[in-house]
Amino acid sequence: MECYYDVPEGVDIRGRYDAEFAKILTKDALKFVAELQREFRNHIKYALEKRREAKRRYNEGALPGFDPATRYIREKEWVCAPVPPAAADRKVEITGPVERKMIINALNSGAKVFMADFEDALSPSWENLMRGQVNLKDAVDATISFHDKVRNRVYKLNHPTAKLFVRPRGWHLPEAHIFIDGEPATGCIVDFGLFFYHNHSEFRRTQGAGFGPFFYLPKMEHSREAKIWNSVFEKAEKVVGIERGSIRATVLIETLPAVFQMNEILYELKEHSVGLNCGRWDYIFSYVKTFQAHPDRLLPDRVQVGMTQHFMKSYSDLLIRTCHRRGVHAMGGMAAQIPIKEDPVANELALELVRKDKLREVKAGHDGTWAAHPGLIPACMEVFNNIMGNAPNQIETNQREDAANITEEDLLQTPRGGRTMEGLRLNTRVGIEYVAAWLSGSGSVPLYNLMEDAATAEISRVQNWQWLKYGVELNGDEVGVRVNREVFGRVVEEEMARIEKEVGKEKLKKGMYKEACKIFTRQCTSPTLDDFLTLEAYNYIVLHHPRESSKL
Ligand SMILES: CC(=O)SCCNC(=O)CCNC(=O)[C@H](O)C(C)(C)COP(=O)(O)OP(=O)(O)OC[C@H]1O[C@@H](n2cnc3c(N)ncnc32)[C@H](O)[C@@H]1OP(=O)(O)O
Ligand SMILES: O=CC(=O)O
Ligand SMILES: [Mg+2]
Repeated sequence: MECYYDVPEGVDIRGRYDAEFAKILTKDALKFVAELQREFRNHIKYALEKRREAKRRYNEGALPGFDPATRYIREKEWVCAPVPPAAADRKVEITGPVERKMIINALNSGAKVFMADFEDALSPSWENLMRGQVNLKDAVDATISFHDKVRNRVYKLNHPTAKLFVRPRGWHLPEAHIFIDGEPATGCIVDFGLFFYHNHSEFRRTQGAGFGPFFYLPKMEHSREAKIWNSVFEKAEKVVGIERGSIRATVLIETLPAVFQMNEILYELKEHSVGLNCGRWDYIFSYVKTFQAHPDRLLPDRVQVGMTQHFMKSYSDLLIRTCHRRGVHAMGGMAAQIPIKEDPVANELALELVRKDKLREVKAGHDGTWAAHPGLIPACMEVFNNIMGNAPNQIETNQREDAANITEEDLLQTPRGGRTMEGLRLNTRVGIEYVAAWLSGSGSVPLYNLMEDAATAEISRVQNWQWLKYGVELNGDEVGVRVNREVFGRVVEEEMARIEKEVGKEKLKKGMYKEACKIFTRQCTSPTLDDFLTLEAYNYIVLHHPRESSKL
């Protein structure tokens, strides 16, 4: 029997019917999402057009910088609404996709917060998104369980659990399985709307002590985008009849233009803010993207662009200064190392790198940090506890007034280091392997003992594009080869052969490697830089039901 979702006027669901999904895609919830979409779609389109306009300016040679028109916001003394007690202590936050077992593991991990991810760590297929919503609802209701039949192991929530924050997708991604008034819905409006609608009441009662739900907001480029989120929150609060300022969000500062807008972003979200976070990986991606037409600002190998580079240190210091001056959390970011099970020596080295990164963060004044894996929580927690003791955060105690005068030049300084053939090879291999995983449904994967997700894959892609575009010389390893299409073509071939050797012929044939190679190679060699890797890749995972042309 064919079953259909019961939809309100103007809403068309093109994703597969599933009785579990129907509990999320209720008529009332869809009406709520459609109302948000209708009220904000033009604001969103305008904000995206402004992004394109800014890109044109940077491509003509302009540099991003502080906006003279909003100097008064930066100079005036004001603070955000007080931090809700339920979110005061965020020393270590675990992140991960909204996958059922991982949600339970993350909530039980001992971290203070779990950032449940519809974004960098998730491949946004209909199945992943809708199952993710089902899983999160069960998590908020505390009824979530998972039976691993192979290992005959049942997963349930312990007590206490980490506090839940949810990260919807960025503004640019459509949701092609839900059409509203004949247009694909905005991905993040769907993610936010469905989660908020079903969980606000239970979350506020059991987790938020009257506040919440809590969110992370990704990839913004300007405070006008934060203003839209603030209006979305106000509207949502009004529709369901909860107090203004209940919803709280941490904005990731992970684009280069946004670092000049940190005060302005907090100002727009003043009543709804609970801080900013250093999204270091997308930030590096954004540096390349913003300077795509500036051959004097080429990056060295990806592995060399760490947090101790002057521009990255300046960004983290200014973020801490800005947040603490405005009374909210300054969250650190993600170290890419993950536990290495089969090699204790390498594992200890990886752990040591994570500890070093966290020590730098807590000493600089960050109030908390991110961990990619439960196995890293004890080490991260120990580092933060050693410096902060019992204090929930450093908002009052580490104001970083010394960082107040960080300049545009500090924030834009080109990172130093060499460019190597090995860098080009690694970008290519990791980029293709990641896209293959993403197309098969996994948005975060372990590759060569590091966490790879959409943000790290973007660095690989745009770095290759930049090196090809400007024909850079790879002289960091004294090979002295100039990157051109021929060299890159050879590298792709050789790296595909290496992938085949590593994963085996069978997996290579069955997996999405060929498609991944096509997408990644096209984007690296395109005359103009694509804004996002996942926008093109998304066309491959859209599955309309009944099946028909799904190309957006
Ligand atoms: C740039 C950014 O945006 S960073 C934020 C986005 N990225 C992320 O969130 C990445 C999150 N991390 C992950 O997805 C994973 O840790 C990976 C893919 C990096 C590594 O995964 P794996 O190699 O499969 O992990 P591994 O096999 O060691 O897992 C061991 C156990 O830990 C669990 N686990 C691993 N990572 C996580 C996590 N982040 N959250 C919850 N549980 C986790 C696994 O489910 C597994 O559980 P089990 O023993 O009960 O079966
Ligand atoms: O989202 C986090 C990042 O580093 O990118
Ligand atoms: Mg990111």
